[in-house]
Amino acid sequence: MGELIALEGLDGAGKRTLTAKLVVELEAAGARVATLAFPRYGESIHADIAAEALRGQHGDLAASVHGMAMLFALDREEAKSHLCRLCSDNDVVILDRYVASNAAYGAARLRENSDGPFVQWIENLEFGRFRLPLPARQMFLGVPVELAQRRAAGREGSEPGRERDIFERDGGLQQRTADVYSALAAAAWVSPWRVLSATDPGAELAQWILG
Ligand SMILES: Cc1cn([C@H]2C[C@H](O)[C@@H](COP(=O)(O)OP(=O)(O)O)O2)c(=O)[nH]c1=O
Repeated sequence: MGELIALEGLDGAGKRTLTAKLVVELEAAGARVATLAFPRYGESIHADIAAEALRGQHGDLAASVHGMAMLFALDREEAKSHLCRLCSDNDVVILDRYVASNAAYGAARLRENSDGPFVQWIENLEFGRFRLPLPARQMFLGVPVELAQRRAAGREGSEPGRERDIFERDGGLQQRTADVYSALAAAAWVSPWRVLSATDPGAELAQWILG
């Protein structure tokens, strides 16, 4: 049975690039690898509504921290059987964002800490009520907030139809989200974490994942 490995980080941190690098390293080490990114835009009505809300549609929906988190959580709940199938067909499943994204962004929006009521609510909702599989390990790709923000802004110009959403435009929110992620990692929230920088050697990371 394969293990779920969650890769977390700010918008523009470089999660997609690192995921691609890890797939190469893990396959070179002989592992069968699958990847899945959340939100599942174009595949989940909940993810699509969340994206529309982040770009100003659906009235005041985006202002509701719990409402937005519920949409992201329902996207994962819908993906549960697909996730379980990926786990049974592979040795490793790398997730580009998972439950900790909801915990970190929501707590940051509410100006709560990693041990506050919002993070507890997410844990109870997603791992308790929805019975989502626990990640075996979690990674936080911790790049400087200004760098991640510059990258996210650059994408807006280079990828057609890709405007920054309200989370990405809010530098204060990105900084607080990074702080919550660091605290979740330090507390080994749900499972062991590793804090990464973009320059970490992929091969060593692949060994940690397989270890
Ligand atoms: C998956 C997920 C994302 N988010 C946030 C992080 C991002 O700021 C935003 C959109 O996700 P993101 O992965 O950044 O998608 P995009 O390709 O549009 O940049 O939603 C949550 O708050 N909770 C979640 O569970």
